[in-house]
Amino acid sequence: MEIRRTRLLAGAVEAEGVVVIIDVFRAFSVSAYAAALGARPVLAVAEKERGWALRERYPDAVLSGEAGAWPLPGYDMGNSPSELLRAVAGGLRLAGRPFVQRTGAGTQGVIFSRKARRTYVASLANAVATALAIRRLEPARVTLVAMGRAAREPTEEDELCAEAIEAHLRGDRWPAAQRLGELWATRRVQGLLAGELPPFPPSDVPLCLAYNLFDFALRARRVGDVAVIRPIRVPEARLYPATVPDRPVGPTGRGSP
Ligand SMILES: O=C(O)[C@H](CS(=O)(=O)O)OP(=O)(O)O
Repeated sequence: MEIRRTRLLAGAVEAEGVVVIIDVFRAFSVSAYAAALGARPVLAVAEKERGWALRERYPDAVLSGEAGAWPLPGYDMGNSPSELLRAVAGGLRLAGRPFVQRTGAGTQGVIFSRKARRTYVASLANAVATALAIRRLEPARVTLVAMGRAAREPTEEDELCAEAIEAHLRGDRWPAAQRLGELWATRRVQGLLAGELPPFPPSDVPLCLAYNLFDFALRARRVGDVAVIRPIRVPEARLYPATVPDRPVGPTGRGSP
């Protein structure tokens, strides 16, 4: 199996073979939580207007998305797993409802990776399941695309997720706790925990950095300008450790010591 690592929008456009589009903060973490909560299908679009049109067609659709990290007008929520979980705790029912996503990085990658033979979307929450699902296929070529910030600037978390998936594709041991601890200490993650990007609540950080939380891969099939994303169960993922950040977000938004 040949494994290539690329990044950003150009990397998605050129990606070939089995392609994994990676966005940890926050698009495909949100997809994974939505799928785990029963949303069917998850639909990814590149333009906010396409989301509005999907709601016309599917009035029970739930719309989640951002531009420049800010929630989109006319959408039900931002691109935020904590906002999603809060809404569900408050009575929002997701089971059997389409969940439409539009973001500046992840959903762009899945829509524009048109050379892909087969596409998955991934975050740390389902990195192990994604790798194990692909290993079953014994593909000749896999391309891992780290979408980064706004699909224009590489980010540590997406590169780390690609590293984890590559290790599991090769059958190597991946030191999850150590590598996630190093990620937690980066300027990027500490800045997000400190609330430096206002539309990005610090409570999203631990939800996005929970590793191997879900035992399903998310396969995406493009139908015109919409990607239809559905979970594929990979029970073997449960054989690998799950790692949840052990430094909870405190009242100041900073991780406690
Ligand atoms: O809003 C998001 O989830 C991210 C925030 S950041 O730009 O990565 O800091 O936006 P994205 O669409 O992943 O660029």
